[in-house]
Amino acid sequence: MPVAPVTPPTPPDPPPREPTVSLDLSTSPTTPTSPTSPDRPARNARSARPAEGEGAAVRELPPIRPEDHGKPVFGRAFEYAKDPFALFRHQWDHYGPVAPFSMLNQRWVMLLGPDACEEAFRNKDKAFANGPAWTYLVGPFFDRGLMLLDFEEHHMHRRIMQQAFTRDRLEAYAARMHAPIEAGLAGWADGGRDRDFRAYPSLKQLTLDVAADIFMGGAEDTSPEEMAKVNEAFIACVQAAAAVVRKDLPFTRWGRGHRGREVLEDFLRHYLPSRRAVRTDDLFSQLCHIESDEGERFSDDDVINHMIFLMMAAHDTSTITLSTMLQMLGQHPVWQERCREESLALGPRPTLAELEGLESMDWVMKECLRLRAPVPVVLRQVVKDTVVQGVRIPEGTFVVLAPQFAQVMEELWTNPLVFDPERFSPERREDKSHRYAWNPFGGGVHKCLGMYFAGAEVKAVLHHLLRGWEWSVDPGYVAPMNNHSLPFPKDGQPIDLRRTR
Ligand code: HEM
Repeated sequence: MPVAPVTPPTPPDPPPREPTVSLDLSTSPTTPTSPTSPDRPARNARSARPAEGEGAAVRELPPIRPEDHGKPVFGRAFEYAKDPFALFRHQWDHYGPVAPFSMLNQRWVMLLGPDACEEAFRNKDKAFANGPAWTYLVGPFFDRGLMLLDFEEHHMHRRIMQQAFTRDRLEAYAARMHAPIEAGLAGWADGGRDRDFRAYPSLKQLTLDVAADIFMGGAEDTSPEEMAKVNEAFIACVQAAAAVVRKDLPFTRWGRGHRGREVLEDFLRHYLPSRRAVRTDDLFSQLCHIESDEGERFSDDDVINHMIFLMMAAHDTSTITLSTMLQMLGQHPVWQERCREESLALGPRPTLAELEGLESMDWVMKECLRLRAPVPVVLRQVVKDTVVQGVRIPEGTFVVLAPQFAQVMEELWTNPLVFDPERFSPERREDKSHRYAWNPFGGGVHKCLGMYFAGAEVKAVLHHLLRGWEWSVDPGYVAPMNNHSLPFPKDGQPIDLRRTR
């Protein structure tokens, strides 16, 4: 695999490039059969930066330019929320791959481009920690979830948890998904056609129903009203991440997050004895029974903490992936038909291997994850002085890695803002231009453990939809995104949905 550093602009202060990148996903003239351009511009020009060990001088972080301080207290937070792509581009153009900025009264560093992200994800000198950084953002509501653990402790918990995501386990989860998906989709456009169907909230409900079954194994002692309260509690924990007032006070998001966490803990603790007693196919029961090759197992508290984190990690990410795919397939009917033909060639309840064999759907999913990464940035804190791309980052610095930016860099992709799933075909494999050109699931020791689970769920939902429905989206539609935490379409993403069976 060719892995070449991408040439960053020479900091400080080259003139900004115009126009600034902003993701307009409506501009998509390609068709699935568009040939690979023979005269595609050369990418991956070698960096002028001397490689490590070749006597490269270590530089200090550049100062933040006076015009880049943003709003008092909030710093650049609003700019990120308004248009993350524009902020990434601005930072890259003005500072290069290691770009300082201020946010929420803190000085942060943004790592941009595949080489800087690679260094931090690989974390060779163990200078980057997850726990303090993610806790700073999402608060104590996902405390001791796998992503918030570090180093030896993380390694031990991951060793155990990966036993819940083996191939056998994934096959069992995939087989179990079809029934809740069919039940959840049953009411979609039940009058035959819904011209203003809001895809995003409907998908969110659907993925929650699937999770209640696959993750929880059902909730046999909980009434629908109580279940609604559990859902509210879960949402309160997720939304607390975007809180401005970070104190446990009544009527604040933060306060609701604390109350939500208590409800979730009580709910899960109630079911713990029954899930410990019998080993079943759901994730909850699996976490109660699995052990690592060394015989390590999760305590009761571990199971509760991991369940709360896993529900959060799985839910919004899969929902936004699906909603982007519905938008793109609605705007590109040729691709929708191509995916449908492949799905119709399979039975109604395909196995994991059959779902993975849906080639067009696989490329579409990858392309949607590229254009709209459900986790556009990941956070770290530097726990000892380190050097990235020749720039020293002092201990204590909060760092934002922006994999989303590499996924739309002109240096790595042909027409990066155009929907073109065939870029993932074996003949083109543009994602191989750099090991960190495409990494919506992160990298290094914290790489997403639910990656294949997510692939199975997303493809299973799409498979059922393609076999029983058709939909279209105005080709000029641009989703108005809310970027305060994970991105989602503020308008619920309207589609014109028709039943075909
Ligand atoms: C399209 C869907 C998904 C995307 C884009 C996604 C993305 C990510 C990313 C970027 C990370 C790394 C965070 C970091 O480095 O700090 C991560 C971690 C993680 N994800 Fe996912 N995720 C998805 C679905 C899921 C699902 C369905 C599950 C569980 C069933 C899951 C479980 C996890 C876990 C446990 C971690 C922490 C891994 C560790 O720290 O060792 N994810 N995910």
